[in-house]
Amino acid sequence: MSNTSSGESTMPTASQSKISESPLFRELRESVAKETVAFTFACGGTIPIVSSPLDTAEDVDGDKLRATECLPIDLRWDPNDESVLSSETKLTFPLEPNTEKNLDRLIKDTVPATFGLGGEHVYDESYRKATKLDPTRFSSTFNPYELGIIDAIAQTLLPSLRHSKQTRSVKAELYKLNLYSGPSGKFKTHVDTPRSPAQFGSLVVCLPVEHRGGALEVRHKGKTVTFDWSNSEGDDKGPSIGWAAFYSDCEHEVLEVTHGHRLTLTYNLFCVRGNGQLGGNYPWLDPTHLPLYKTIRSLVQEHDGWRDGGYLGYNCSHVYPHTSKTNLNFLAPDNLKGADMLMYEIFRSLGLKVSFRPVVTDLRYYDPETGEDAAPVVGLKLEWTTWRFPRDNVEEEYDKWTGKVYSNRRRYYWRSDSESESEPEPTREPGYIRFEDVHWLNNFGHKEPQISWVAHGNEPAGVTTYSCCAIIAEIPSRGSQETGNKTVQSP
Ligand SMILES: O=C(O)CCC(=O)C(=O)O
Ligand SMILES: [Fe+2]
Repeated sequence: MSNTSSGESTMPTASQSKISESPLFRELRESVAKETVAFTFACGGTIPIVSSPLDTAEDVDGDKLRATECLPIDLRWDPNDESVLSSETKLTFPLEPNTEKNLDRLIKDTVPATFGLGGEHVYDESYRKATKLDPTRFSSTFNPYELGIIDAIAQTLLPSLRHSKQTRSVKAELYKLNLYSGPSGKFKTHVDTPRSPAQFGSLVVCLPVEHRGGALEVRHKGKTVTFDWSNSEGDDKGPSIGWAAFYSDCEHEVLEVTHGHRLTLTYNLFCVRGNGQLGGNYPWLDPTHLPLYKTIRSLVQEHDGWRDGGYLGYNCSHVYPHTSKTNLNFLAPDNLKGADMLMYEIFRSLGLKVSFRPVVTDLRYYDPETGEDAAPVVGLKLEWTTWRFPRDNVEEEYDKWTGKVYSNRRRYYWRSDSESESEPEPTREPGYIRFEDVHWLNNFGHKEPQISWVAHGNEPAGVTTYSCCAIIAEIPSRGSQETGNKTVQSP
């Protein structure tokens, strides 16, 4: 295999290239494409509001099961005019008769809702027509934890991974009260700005105020889920709250509100470390029942092309701050979402060693080993890095970044045809992976800034190279599978 530190041949063997041509591998690529689209990226529901708790069903031990209904919700806020009585800055949902005056006051007390554009807060009604209150100006008795909403989100969007050391759970932080009013309240297609690298999603809760239109559409990889909490004519469903949660990188849109007022509370959702396995009831993602698991298992365990081992590579279908250098950096695998966590779990369930790697698909750089522009390339570490020319020896930095180390590297700023001496054999960091040795299960998608090249000189210049985040599984060679002897270490 290609990742010893002795500098032996790294060319894929004939048997390895057979893998990519096999019908099983093709089937797997098709399944991965389907799975990345089909996997849940949003969830939601409605919860009826009742005036007093209904008889809650009991389980066999006489314990009350979780409430599936919500008691009336109080909302209070700070008025613009401090002389207003507190009885006038309060609403109870479902709205009681004769509270139109208070609703009107709430509408007047909200302020125009901006949105982020190029690092600035912009107000533009053709893009977002809404008003808002910051959480310092209002409070409500609504609690998404009590109603099981946060558990449902954790189970659906962020189940704990069997192969992660710790369980993960969801923290919801109240973010805004928003009001979209007819006839033209809306928020055109956008993605929310994560407040920290630990933020994985958003939760929207719609309070029961009469309105038409205003459906929330959430999209991922060409698929759309619609949450419509409007009231249609003659609707006698009774008051309820509607909720929807979705991953931060999903595009979403609030369609035009044609009548009435669409009043929502929004929450930022963060991934936090859990307290461990709670009574064995913690929601686990079990990938072994899925067809994709079986196909990968067959390919890994039955295909004879792995005699010398090799790699399977999967490009994350969601966006992560994978090159972030902050303390709260990308905590892979803790932050994995949707199909990405599924792929990670499948690889780990098969006992494969897994690493998270940056893949730069367009690094224009001469590689003396192959005599080619070395693109694309798999990096050793995810963190964003800066190379300063001429202070840093960029060739050396490049070698370190790829995990290929030349003991006696000749400097190549430009390749000239007259340069014929051969480069010394490189040694390799443990975990060095050549792009060509990976059997890629899907195409490359979102990219994050990975390497900044800063040149000082007569003409100062800066260039940024971008990387995708790949999950790479190492298939050990047949010999080492039998002896359990792993030759490669992932960082
Ligand atoms: O109110 C909604 O349904 C979504 C609002 C939204 O997208 C946002 O506040 O960023
Ligand atoms: Fe949003």
